[in-house]
Amino acid sequence: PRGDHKAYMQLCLEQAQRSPPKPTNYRVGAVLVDLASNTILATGYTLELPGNTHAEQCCFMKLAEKHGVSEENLGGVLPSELALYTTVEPCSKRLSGNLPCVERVLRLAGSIRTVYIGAMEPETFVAENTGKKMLEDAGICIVHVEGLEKEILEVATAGHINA
Ligand SMILES: Nc1nc(=O)c(N)c(NC[C@H](O)[C@H](O)[C@H](O)COP(=O)(O)O)[nH]1
Ligand SMILES: [Zn+2]
Repeated sequence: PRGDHKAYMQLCLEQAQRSPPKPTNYRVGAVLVDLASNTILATGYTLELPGNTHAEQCCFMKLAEKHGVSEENLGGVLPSELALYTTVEPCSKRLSGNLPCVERVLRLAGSIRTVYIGAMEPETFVAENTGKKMLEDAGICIVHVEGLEKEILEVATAGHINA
């Protein structure tokens, strides 16, 4: 049914479980939903695509490929009412130096209206994830979907030493 946030978050968790465990990141799953039709435009999980990719990034890269545009220009071809679901909040800083997902989401601020988050990012790699405020300042709503946090964090950190 419409707005069944927990079902979409469960789907994100299933995506995250496909991610190969690594000690230097989290296993995250993401789903991009078109609200007008309540249909899934893309799914993604950490490292799904080559290049140390993040789950949210994979959703955008796959959509860009489908539309024959670069990820930077994806905003021009997307419907205007989308929701991004992600098990862990979009990163605001990446130790690899790659573009953080908050920046990737901000590029799509004209389409992504709400980001549903299953868990806030732990402080293992980045002391304070400033993403929530950056997204809200751009007019994007952040909604914490309750109930799967424990499982999400267990999956996310499965590759960590003495996780
Ligand atoms: N939202 C989110 N989706 C992901 O798919 C993922 N792996 C992270 N992880 C955040 C974490 O802060 C970074 O993984 C580390 O900062 C290392 O950075 P790289 O991943 O190597 O670029 N966060
Ligand atoms: Zn990220």
